[in-house]
Amino acid sequence: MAVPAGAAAVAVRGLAKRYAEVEAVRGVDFEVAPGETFGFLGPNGAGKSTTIKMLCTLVKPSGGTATVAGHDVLSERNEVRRNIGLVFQDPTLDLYLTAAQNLRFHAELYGVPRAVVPERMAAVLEMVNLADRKDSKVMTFSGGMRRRLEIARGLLHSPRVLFLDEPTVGLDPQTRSSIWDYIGELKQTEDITIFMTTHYMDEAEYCDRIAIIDHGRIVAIDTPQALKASIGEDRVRVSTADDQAAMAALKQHFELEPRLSEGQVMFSVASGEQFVPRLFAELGVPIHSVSVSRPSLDDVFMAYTGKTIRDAEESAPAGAELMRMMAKGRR
Ligand SMILES: Nc1ncnc2c1ncn2[C@@H]1O[C@H](COP(=O)(O)OP(=O)(O)OP(=O)(O)O)[C@@H](O)[C@H]1O
Repeated sequence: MAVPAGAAAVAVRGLAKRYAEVEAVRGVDFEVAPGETFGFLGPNGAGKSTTIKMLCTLVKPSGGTATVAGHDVLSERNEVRRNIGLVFQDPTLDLYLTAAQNLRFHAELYGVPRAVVPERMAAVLEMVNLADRKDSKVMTFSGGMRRRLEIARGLLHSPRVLFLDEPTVGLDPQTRSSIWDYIGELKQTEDITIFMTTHYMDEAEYCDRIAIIDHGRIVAIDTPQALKASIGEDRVRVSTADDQAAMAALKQHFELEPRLSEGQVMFSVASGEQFVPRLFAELGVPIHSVSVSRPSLDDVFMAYTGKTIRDAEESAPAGAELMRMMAKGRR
């Protein structure tokens, strides 16, 4: 989406971050328009949290520039901080305080004028459906309630841009979908830009635009619909009695490019349904099951990175994961 210069809610040029020998973010460029919900989609360790932390002024970039709500993340840190709300993966609520006390504390920190605090608190608690629990200690809340309270707190000071780092990670599917309902309602009631990270494909579908990030680089950026349309062909997944023989036959006989993923043979082909009868007749290997699907965001990820997001996460080196966890613990 083309955004006039200076009008973007977030504008990033060549942004990079190196931690000793790890190049976490390798020069990314993108803009987010005011009012847009923009998502960073990528496996663990791709550089999503590092990017969000640079935009929130919590980590200093090693290269490039970024502005948030028109302010530079390096030279105007305080202005950036005043204009953003944060909801991170790791909870930062005080469990020994009530919901209302947590919010009041946040309002003080952000200098929300005292006169508007009660009204604003009531509005955000209402929005996340916690008004009747405002005087309960947070330690009595479920995981989903805590996350909703974090979202309420992130919104309390009316930020222009709300950053959500994996807002639903670790939550059950029902709570995940209700968090998305809240985010949807929020877009109706508040004039706000949302920048979020996720490694859930289904959540990326809620975004107006997504950037697919892999090994610190943006490999594709567009609307979910356009990304799916860009790869065109249908996806076929086959379980066979002998996957290696099936792979060889698909390559030699059908001139396709199959790969093994999640215990199945996968390949792309135009008009998948019409291809299936030919597959049964000519593969020469017993087939247990076949499924044909239109491209999903999973397939988009596969097309741009050569692997599924789950495979990418499974192959993440244990050392890097440990460092990431330690880094998060220090936050
Ligand atoms: N403080 C740090 N010190 C050293 N390396 C780090 C630090 N923070 C992140 N990294 C490394 O940078 C890379 C990107 O990590 P980052 O947390 O940004 O990924 P991510 O895409 O957000 O993953 P996740 O979904 O798990 O949060 C990883 O290899 C990670 O180990």
